[in-house]
Amino acid sequence: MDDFRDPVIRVTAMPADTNAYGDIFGGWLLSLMDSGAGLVAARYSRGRAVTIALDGMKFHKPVKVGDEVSVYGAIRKVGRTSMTIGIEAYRRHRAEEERVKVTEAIFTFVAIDDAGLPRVIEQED
Ligand SMILES: CC(=O)SCCNC(=O)CCNC(=O)[C@H](O)C(C)(C)COP(=O)(O)OP(=O)(O)OC[C@H]1O[C@@H](n2cnc3c(N)ncnc32)[C@H](O)[C@@H]1OP(=O)(O)O
Repeated sequence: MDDFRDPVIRVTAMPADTNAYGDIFGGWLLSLMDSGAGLVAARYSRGRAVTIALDGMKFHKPVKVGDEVSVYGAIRKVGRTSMTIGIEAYRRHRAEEERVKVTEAIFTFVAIDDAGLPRVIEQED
């Protein structure tokens, strides 16, 4: 968790984000995770990057309205044009300290140029 020190996204889960049962909608969380991975990918590749694949998505626990939701992400692997990014989301009751992992997934992003074609990522040392 060392590389998950700071969240890439932190928001409050709101009533508009709920499913038919009153808990937070999985698609909302997935969208947050994709956005978080997109921030990590754009920063690492220093430019445009898009989602090409999503693996190992798991919803561990429900999120409730009013919870603080924090998305953490870190580069796991870098290829010629692609980046593999580990993403985890945590909930925290807004008035308590305990954090609980609610989702995890591995996103693959491809760095693209202005024409939308894969571009080579300059590797960091
Ligand atoms: C449809 C949507 O709106 S989804 C949301 C946003 N995402 C998008 O719009 C992306 C839509 N997809 C695309 O535009 C194209 O697929 C592109 C530009 C991202 C990639 O073009 P492709 O011709 O498919 O790429 P190509 O086959 O050269 O592969 C590019 C890299 O992705 C990797 N890759 C391809 N498919 C996968 C996969 N299923 N899982 C993991 N990595 C993959 C390749 O290994 C390659 O990595 P490397 O260069 O590091 O070795």
